[in-house]
Amino acid sequence: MELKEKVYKALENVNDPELHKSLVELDMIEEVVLDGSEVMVNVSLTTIGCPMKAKMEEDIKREVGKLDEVTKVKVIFGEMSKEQKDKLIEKLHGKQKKAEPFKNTRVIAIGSGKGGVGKSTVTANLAVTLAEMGYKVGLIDADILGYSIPQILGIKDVKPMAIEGGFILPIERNGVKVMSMGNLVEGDQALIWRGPLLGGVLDQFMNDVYWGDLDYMLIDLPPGTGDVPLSLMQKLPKAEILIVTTPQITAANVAKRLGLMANKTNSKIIGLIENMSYFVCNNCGEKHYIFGKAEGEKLSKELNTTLLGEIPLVTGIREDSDKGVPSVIDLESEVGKVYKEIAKNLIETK
Ligand SMILES: Nc1ncnc2c1ncn2[C@@H]1O[C@H](COP(=O)(O)OP(=O)(O)OP(=O)(O)O)[C@@H](O)[C@H]1O
Repeated sequence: MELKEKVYKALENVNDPELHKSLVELDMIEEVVLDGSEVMVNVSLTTIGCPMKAKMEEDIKREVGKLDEVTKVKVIFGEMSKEQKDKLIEKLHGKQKKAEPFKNTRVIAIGSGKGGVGKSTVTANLAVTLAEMGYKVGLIDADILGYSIPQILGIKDVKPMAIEGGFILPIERNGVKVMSMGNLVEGDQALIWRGPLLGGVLDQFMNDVYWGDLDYMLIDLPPGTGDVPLSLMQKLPKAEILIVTTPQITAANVAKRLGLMANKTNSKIIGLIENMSYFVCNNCGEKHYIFGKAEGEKLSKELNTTLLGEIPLVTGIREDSDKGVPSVIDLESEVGKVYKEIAKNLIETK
């Protein structure tokens, strides 16, 4: 094999750190120039300001440097032309993507009968749990006006990478690919958009974001069962509904409203998670069912669905969210074990 060919072979081992595909596959190697045993690799980036340049350079030098014939590796960066970017976008997006987003992905829309039950906290932690269990997971914060996912996952100040005229790369955190309106607006701007615009944002999140292949896409729906969550659900024809509730919410109330929403959108309610189910006393270690016991069980029967688990009321969960650290980083912790059980039950609902 000629040296140039060997260099290309070595470059197949270097991935774009954000697109997770090799630079060769992505046609990002503009050229390889040999000068005796010295190699110069010219890489075309999607944007010249790419923050991952240093990592790419290091990886290229390491992989090409492994070749016996090579004594020196030089890396230079340029920017892709508009045509090259278009080609890349098509390669990544695939032509079918727009017609059917999330073709091989289980889409789970997480809703609640009313606000403040911990839906976003549960969604974020469940996503991280699934990722830790080895699944490829995406998370769309469809609570566009009241986003809280960026805070819970500690990515409030992170902006997703946008490729000019093309698509957006989701933010990755704890193995989960995330898109939230909170990462697109400046600071804590209040949003006053109405229906059609909100729908447009969700369309973009689904169609213009490069999600790659995912096993699970969790969608954090806006609270309640009003028009906004309803119209979002209508855009996700293959989504299954997962309900987060707390014991004090009257079963009849939630059942009626969520049942109606599922009917209107022809979606299946795959399960229910009861949050803040009980409080474990620091002194006696006993479980106290402050808001009533077995309410989740009752509600799941009424909705003809499965109770996937009960999450305790733990001060640490709130503190973790305030700090922006998912509580399930350690799946062997008390909270981690509860989520792992819920994730296993969820997987089995298929
Ligand atoms: N199991 C729990 N133990 C203790 N605190 C919790 C628990 N679950 C959620 N919380 C806290 O409850 C508050 C509300 O949670 P969260 O924002 O996730 O609710 P939500 O249902 O998504 O709210 P909204 O629907 O209004 O967006 C947060 O402060 C969160 O940290």
